[in-house]
Amino acid sequence: MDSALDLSDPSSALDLNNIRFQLIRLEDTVLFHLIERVQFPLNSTIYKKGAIPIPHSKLSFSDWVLRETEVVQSKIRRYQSPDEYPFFQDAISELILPPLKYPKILWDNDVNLNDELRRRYVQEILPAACAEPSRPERAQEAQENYGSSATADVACLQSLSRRIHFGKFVAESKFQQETERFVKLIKAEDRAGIDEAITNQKVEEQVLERLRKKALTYGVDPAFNSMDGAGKVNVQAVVDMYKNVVIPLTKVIEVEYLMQRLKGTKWE
Ligand SMILES: O=C(O)C(=O)C[C@]1(C(=O)O)C=C[C@@H](O)C=C1
Repeated sequence: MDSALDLSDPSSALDLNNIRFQLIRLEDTVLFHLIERVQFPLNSTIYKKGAIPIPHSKLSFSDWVLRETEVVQSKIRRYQSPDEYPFFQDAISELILPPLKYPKILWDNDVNLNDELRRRYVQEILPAACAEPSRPERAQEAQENYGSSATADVACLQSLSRRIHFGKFVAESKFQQETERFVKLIKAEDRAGIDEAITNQKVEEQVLERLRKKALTYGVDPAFNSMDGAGKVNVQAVVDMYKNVVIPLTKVIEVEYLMQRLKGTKWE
């Protein structure tokens, strides 16, 4: 899959400025996918196991669409890329293209927070983003939009997953910048200390502020020059999604990646 971050060049891939630039670009991707999703009602039926019968599967309709997408995409090398992580490990199928060789940038690790991301997307992010008191029609189920909703979910979840797992590159970059400090914290299994060391409050505030502006701007069609009325997306829900889920999960990924960083090194 394409990536603006050059994953074939370790020094560029671990430059914190480049990584943050990529995180900023991903905000646009996440936001546009969410705008696509919220044109449809919440359609909570598609997240309930067994609510829509699927031959040979016990998954909810939305999960089934995601898993089938991963079956196809795994065959065309999506999960070979070090910034892509599957939601369904058992969907990974044999490649039909020759394997790609990425240089080793990240330390070996098994950190994958997609289960938690998917749960929170369904339970927190979507209900808040779809709630629009000024548009009561969005509260109604629309079974004719089940397929479109689940397809949009795949795009939302994959972009969110990519965003949070970028935390591994951030963590590796920070580890290389301050190796001694991190080795001490990791050896002491001081997760709170690691969390503090990777936190940059000012950057987090900038992320939320920028996101609010983007949600306000991208949610209004430039053909209409008024900001009156409801935009295409619930601005506060977008900011809350980053504040409560995206940034915290990125940080958990950074911490858990670092907890595995000394395996097989001289510091172990
Ligand atoms: O930019 C960083 O340094 C990150 O670690 C990423 C991030 C984020 O998720 O946006 C997370 C933790 C930091 O406190 C600031 C920002």
